[in-house]
Amino acid sequence: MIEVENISKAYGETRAVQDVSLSVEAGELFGLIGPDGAGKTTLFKILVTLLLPDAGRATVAGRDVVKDFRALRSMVGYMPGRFSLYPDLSVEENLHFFATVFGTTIAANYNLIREIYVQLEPFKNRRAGALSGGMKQKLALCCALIHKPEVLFLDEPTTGVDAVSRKEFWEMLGSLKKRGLTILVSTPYMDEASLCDRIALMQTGKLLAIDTPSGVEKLFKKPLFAVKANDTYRLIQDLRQAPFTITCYAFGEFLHLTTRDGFSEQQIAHYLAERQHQAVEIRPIEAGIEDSFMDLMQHG
Ligand SMILES: Nc1ncnc2c1ncn2[C@@H]1O[C@H](COP(=O)(O)OP(=O)(O)OP(=O)(O)O)[C@@H](O)[C@H]1O
Repeated sequence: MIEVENISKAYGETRAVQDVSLSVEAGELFGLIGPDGAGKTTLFKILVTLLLPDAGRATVAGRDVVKDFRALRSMVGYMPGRFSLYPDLSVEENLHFFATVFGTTIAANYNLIREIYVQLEPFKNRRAGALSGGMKQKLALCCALIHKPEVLFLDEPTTGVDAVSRKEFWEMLGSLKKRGLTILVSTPYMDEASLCDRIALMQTGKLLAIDTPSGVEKLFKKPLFAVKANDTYRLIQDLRQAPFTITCYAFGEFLHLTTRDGFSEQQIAHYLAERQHQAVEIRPIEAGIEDSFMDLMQHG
């Protein structure tokens, strides 16, 4: 459904997207994960025909993003990261506006947005600018869907939205996927990666990995331990200086410690006991998606 072949785009000296290739199957919920500035927005804009690539080619629903841009625009739904709504228009007026631009009506495609729009209906006369973050995001999604696209591009739809709305949003994506829509979604939140069928990890314009969430977890090959003690600040300082440590990061109440091969739990415990750490807990753990990402981002 989406084929990207060696796409590159630079802004002057900044190589925003570098030789990126990926393909997304019809009906897939595909996540593009990466920190700010990774090049996600640039890649999205190329795929929705708003920006020309410097090199490479891409097709969406069988249409070339450069040559067939006119036909493609009515086949894709795009929810940009910012500024997609008209703040002075009401909820209903925004939706009506987007429907009209695509030569359709709210009524014609209401079926596709009903589940989401019912939550907005009580506020349909409110200015979009006066909605909460979560409500704005739902309205922007309705606006991106109102012309019944085949492929949906959502650029950081959950950035700046509260945790409950984020969860609801992913549930909505799940039900849109069930209706057969192909969805490409970008996010800087690694915990959202596990909700996708497949993910691509992007950093400074390059793709570091493309796989299923469990496939990405399996890319992590080093010994990994969860470690805790009563003084977390001192613990992280000491572990980072330890001869066995490769990396040590805070993950909730535990630290995740990656070690060189051949070091045991007992050696770590001994090292911490020598430094008078109290209430020490150490256990080997399986890598999660975030561990894999941190490792890939550090070592490429
Ligand atoms: N119009 C532009 N002119 C110059 N540089 C740009 C322009 N747009 C983006 N960049 C730069 O290109 C790189 C990739 O930006 P892009 O917006 O594609 O990344 P992103 O992953 O979407 O991050 P963000 O979450 O910040 O939007 C960044 O270094 C950014 O500063």
